Amino acid sequence: MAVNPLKAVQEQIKNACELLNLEESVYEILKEPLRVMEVSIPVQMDDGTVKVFKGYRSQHNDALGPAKGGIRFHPDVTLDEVKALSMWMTFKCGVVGLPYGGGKGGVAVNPQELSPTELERLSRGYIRAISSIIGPEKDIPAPDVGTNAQVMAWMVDEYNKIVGYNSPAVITGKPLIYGGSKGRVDATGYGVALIAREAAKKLEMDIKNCTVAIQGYGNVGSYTGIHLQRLGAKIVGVVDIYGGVYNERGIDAEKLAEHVRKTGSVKDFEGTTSLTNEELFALDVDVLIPAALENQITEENAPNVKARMVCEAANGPTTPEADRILREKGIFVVPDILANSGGVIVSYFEWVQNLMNYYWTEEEIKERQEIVMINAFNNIYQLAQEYKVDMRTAAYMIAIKRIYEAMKVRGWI
Ligand SMILES: NC(=O)C1=CN([C@@H]2O[C@H](COP(=O)(O)OP(=O)(O)OC[C@H]3O[C@@H](n4cnc5c(N)ncnc54)[C@H](OP(=O)(O)O)[C@@H]3O)[C@@H](O)[C@H]2O)C=CC1
Ligand SMILES: O=C(O)CCC(=O)C(=O)O
Repeated sequence: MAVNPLKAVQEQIKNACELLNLEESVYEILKEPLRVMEVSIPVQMDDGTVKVFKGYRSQHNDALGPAKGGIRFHPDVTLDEVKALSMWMTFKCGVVGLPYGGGKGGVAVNPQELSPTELERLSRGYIRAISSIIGPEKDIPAPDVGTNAQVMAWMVDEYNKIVGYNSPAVITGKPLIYGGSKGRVDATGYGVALIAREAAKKLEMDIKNCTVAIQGYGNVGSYTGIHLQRLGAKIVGVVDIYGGVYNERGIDAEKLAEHVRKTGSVKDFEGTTSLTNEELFALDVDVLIPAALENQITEENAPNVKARMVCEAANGPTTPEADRILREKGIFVVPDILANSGGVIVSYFEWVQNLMNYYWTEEEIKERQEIVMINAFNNIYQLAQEYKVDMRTAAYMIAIKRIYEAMKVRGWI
């Protein structure tokens, strides 16, 4: 049965609040977003008819700074999902030490069914609908599943028309020519690869000798594969919604990304045999990377996982029950709020560059991203050892402590 992601994140917050011995009011504040907006977006379709799409923006908590988080275009988007995703953003920004709170947005739509002009009208309509609650000092959206740099460019352009001036820092993940940052497009996958490398060291493995399976080969999955391959790891299995591919001798991650660009799926990539989702999770690999959606590792398939490490590139890919099963099996789980934080870290760099109107090189971005992520990994690992808890609990403890201290000095509690 599908787990409501909102319930899953509430359980994670409660657990960390109890371990930190925080007063009940902290959980009461953190268990729901401070603000949510639900909008209806009428869009003129190419055939002249009008369709109305449901959209949301959730701002979970802004104690540490303006809300920050992506916009998802996917048919299964719901208010509870967007709320949960905004909550994970708060803890992600908190655990890596960014001066942001958490936000997230979404529209219930399958973008693949829209023409480019319909997609543009929907993107602009969504921004018009939520324009009063976003802004460089309020809430800064970015890409997530089903959106990309082009969609961000339309959205910024629409926002600029509304406010009447150029405001690139309102949204990150933009194309380079329009105020984007070097290194943002592959930032999330690059970060997942760095964290998998660090975690491998703790398990006394060398990433160079590791085999890897990846679920999802969109932005995050593909760049994770490409960067892990550059670190010397061997990608042996990959699946997306249309099918999967396997080769025990290794799959070229760059060529596979090219194949996906051309055909829309990993399916039928040369030199591979086919693989199902369930087979992927049960592969005898060193590293398993869920890089698709929530609720993918469940109590049904967790008992079959043979990987030594699960590095969560997607948000919320492991249900709480599956998490317990993986723990009992001694599998090292690197939580989403650390593993996929590279995206928001480089988004933060993009925002800083937009505000000062001065741009860094790709080397500077990658170097700074690595410092932030390795530092966060080490802090979490150390706390996990100290409290004898898993990495997820330690990550929440660090994030919640920071947010708690900010709420305290601001007089909220
Ligand atoms: N983009 C970013 O910077 C960040 C993204 N994330 C998270 O990473 C995850 C992936 O996002 P992103 O790569 O941007 O999204 P994309 O839309 O680029 O890619 C999603 C991928 O997942 C696949 N997929 C979707 N559902 C399933 C399924 N049930 N089984 C197998 N594969 C599936 C899709 O297949 P297909 O293409 O065939 O539909 C696609 O390959 C999400 O959880 C997102 O929230 C986290 C941090 C930052
Ligand atoms: O880049 C960002 O601001 C947010 C990315 C995002 O949505 C996420 O980390 O889940």
